[in-house]
Amino acid sequence: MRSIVRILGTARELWHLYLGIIVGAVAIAATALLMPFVIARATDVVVSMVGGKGGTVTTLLWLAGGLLVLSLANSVLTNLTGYWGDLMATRLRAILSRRYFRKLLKLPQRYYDNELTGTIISRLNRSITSITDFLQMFSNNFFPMLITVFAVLVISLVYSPWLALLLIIIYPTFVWLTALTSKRWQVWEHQKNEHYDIAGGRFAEVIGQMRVVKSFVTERDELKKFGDHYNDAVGLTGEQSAYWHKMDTLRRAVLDVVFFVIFAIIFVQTAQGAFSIGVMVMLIQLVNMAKQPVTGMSYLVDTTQRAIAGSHEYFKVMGEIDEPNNPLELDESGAAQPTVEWREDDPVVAFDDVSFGYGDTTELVLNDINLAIDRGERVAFVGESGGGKTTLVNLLMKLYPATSGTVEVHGQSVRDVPSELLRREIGVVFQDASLFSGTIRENIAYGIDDVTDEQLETAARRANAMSFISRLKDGFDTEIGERGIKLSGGQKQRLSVARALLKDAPILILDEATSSLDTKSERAVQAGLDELMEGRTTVIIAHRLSTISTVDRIVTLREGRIDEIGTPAELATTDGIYAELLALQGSTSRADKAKLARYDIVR
Ligand SMILES: Nc1ncnc2c1ncn2[C@@H]1O[C@H](COP(=O)(O)OP(=O)(O)OP(=O)(O)O)[C@@H](O)[C@H]1O
Repeated sequence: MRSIVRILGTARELWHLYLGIIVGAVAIAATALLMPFVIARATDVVVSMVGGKGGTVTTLLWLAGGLLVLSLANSVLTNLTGYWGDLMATRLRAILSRRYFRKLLKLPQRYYDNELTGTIISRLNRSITSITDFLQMFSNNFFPMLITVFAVLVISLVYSPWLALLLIIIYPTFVWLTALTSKRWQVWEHQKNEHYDIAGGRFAEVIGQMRVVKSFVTERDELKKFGDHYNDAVGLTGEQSAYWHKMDTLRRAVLDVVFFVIFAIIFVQTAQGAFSIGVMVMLIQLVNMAKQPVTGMSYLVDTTQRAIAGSHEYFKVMGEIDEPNNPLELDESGAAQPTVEWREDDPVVAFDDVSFGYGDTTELVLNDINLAIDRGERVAFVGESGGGKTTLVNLLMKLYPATSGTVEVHGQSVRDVPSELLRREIGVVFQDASLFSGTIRENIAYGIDDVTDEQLETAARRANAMSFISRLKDGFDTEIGERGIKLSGGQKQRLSVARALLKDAPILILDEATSSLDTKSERAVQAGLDELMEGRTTVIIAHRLSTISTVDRIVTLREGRIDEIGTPAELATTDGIYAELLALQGSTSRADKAKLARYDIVR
């Protein structure tokens, strides 16, 4: 429950809504509680008139009119408070969702290695929906009811201490009994959520890679696995619900016995002359009003438990450690925009005794890497698949911190440079193009404000993309679908080259697209890349011998260590990896082709 209070506390800007809801709930309770008093009075007048002891029809009509006014006021207040409740829930949803997204944007890359996209999304939806559902329900229904219960207790204390005592005992006992049941309930709920998360994670992956699913004809398998998780959740719900309802039946039976005693007291005391008929009618109504929340308690507890579980999940993500110096964190802290003094005379990129492993306990992927890259140099990393080429680039972009040693850019350790400034210096063309849904314009101008049509066209032309963009009916405003699915591999690559051109960063990282491109597309992309590399320091994760042969230096990696560094001409004669690859390039033997494939090299 503390976590829900914590959530309310974190959304302090909604205080006027909280206040409105509290005042509204008190007013709703007051109008509802006044009604039994009016009915009691009317009953006494009717009894008196029937017994010939006075009273008038006018009085009764006035009392009926009073009931009408109270009822109308109650309706208006209920709806007004309900409106505030809805507003509060949606605004809270907006606040929490934005914060969650903001947090995800601040988390280090490492966090995403262990999470599935779909799982993150399903957790976001579940945790925030459960919290806002609870608060909406709480403010719209139970908050007014809880106030009513409290008032009923006070009123019944005035009329009969025994009654009040019984009512006072009921609530904590009922809540305690419910809480006892809830522990086991939570365990089941947690297990169910795990199934939903796994299914949700897989769901998003499958939808995102539908072509793979179709080509391997795994629709049945995927559907079965997905269905199995939901079936398991149904099975768990069966046990969970059966247990819950069994216990609820027992709780309610206890409750019924207590209410039997309460009603018996009211009836007998009235018969003994302690109360008038009117007061008896009033007490019966008040007790019924007090009974309502108890019978609705299982729904309240159910929603509350979900909200508690949801808020735990929420705060678990919120408690993760941020990427240091993330741009959003810097904005939040109100710190001055960071600056850095690049040392122009130092190598553009330097790895100084760098070793790295992805986990604290896992094997090192890179060992003792020493390498300096000068301004304007083109350096190709070559090595076996899984040899650590991408990892080197990850360290350069500070997506992961080096386990030991220093990675430097323009003479500054990346550890000390705010990631925003570092990454502004680096343009990346990813192997898989990595575009977003939206238009071609939005994709080329991604991350850059106020791009003119002229700049856009220049970038597209230099990336060799203008030829196909100009043929499209909507040109730059063509929608390219999720991750650019409506474009060919070569077209996507050229857009990603144009995007990097527009970013105009001095350091370029090129993860070459390989066999996904046909010769014609490859040539078109290569022309764009050549344009992009012009005048920039370029690190290439090389997959083509043609590229490797034109760079200034080749760095070969073997088992996480640098094997050789040299110009293509030097390494062609050293019997190292590059020489081996050169020797293999003309071969048609299957074994040689397999060797090339091991290095992810196409000719
Ligand atoms: N996020 C990660 N978490 C854990 N291990 C990882 C992660 N990324 C890569 N690895 C491991 O690190 C090693 C090096 O991977 P890396 O991606 O750097 O290789 P690569 O040389 O770029 O390979 P390829 O040419 O096939 O892309 C591999 O053994 C891989 O399994």
